[in-house]
Amino acid sequence: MSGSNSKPFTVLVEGNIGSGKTTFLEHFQQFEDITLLTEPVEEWRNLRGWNLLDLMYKDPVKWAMPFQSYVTMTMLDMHRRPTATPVKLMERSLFSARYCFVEHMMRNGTLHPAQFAVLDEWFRFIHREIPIDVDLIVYLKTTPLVVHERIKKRARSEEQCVPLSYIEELHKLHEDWLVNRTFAECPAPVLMIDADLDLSQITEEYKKSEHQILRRAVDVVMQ
Ligand SMILES: Cc1cc2cn([C@H]3C[C@H](O)[C@@H](CO)O3)c(=O)nc2[nH]1
Repeated sequence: MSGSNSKPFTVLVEGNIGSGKTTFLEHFQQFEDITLLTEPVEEWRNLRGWNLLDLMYKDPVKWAMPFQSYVTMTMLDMHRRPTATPVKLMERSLFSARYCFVEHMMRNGTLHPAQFAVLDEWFRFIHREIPIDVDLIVYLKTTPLVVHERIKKRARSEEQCVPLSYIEELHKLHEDWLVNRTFAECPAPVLMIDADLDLSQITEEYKKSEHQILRRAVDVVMQ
C-alpha cells in the first residue's frame, strides 16, 4: 500500500498512565498496513535540552501550563501527520489531553482558572478550525492500584513520585469520558480492553481488537 492516505482509518489508544498503551501498539507492529504513532514523550523530555515532563512533575503549579501547551502542539502534529497506510494508530490524543490531563489539573488547582481558560480556548479553536478524524477509540481499562504498581516497576524517573490519588483521579476522568459519557463528547465508538490482565493473558484481548481494527481497515481500503 503506497502513496499518502489523507484519511486513514484512525484509532486512538487511550488509557491511564501505565495501562499498557505502548505494549498494545507494539503488538500491531507486525502489520504493514498500520502506521503507529507513539506518544512523543521523548519530545516532552527534551525540548531544546529542557525536560518539561520532569519540570512539570517537580513543580506542577509553575510548569503544568507550558507542559500541557507543548503537549497540545505535539499531539496536533500527530493528528495531522499524513500516513501512507490505510490505518493509523495513535497513542493518546488532543481529546485525552483536554478531557483527562488538563481537566484534572484545573480541578485540583494546579492550573489557575485563567491558564485553564487559555488551554481550553486553544482546544476549542483547534477542534473548530482543524479537521481531526477519529474512527475508533481503544480504551485500555485498568484498575488504579494495578497501574500504580506497574508505574513503580517501570521506574520512569519522572513518575516515581506520582501518588495513587493522581492515578485514581485520572482513572475517573477516563471513565467519565469514555464509559459513562457524563462529561465530554466522545469523538468515536469505544472498544474496551481489560488491560489489568498481565502480558501472558492480554494477547487474547489484543486479538479481539485486532479483528475490529483490521476489518474496518479493509472497509476503508475497499471504499
Ligand atoms: C495528551 C497527554 C498525554 C499526557 C501525558 N502526561 C504524562 C503522564 C505520564 O507520566 C507521561 C507519559 O504519558 O506524561 C501528562 O501529564 N499530560 C498528558 N497529556
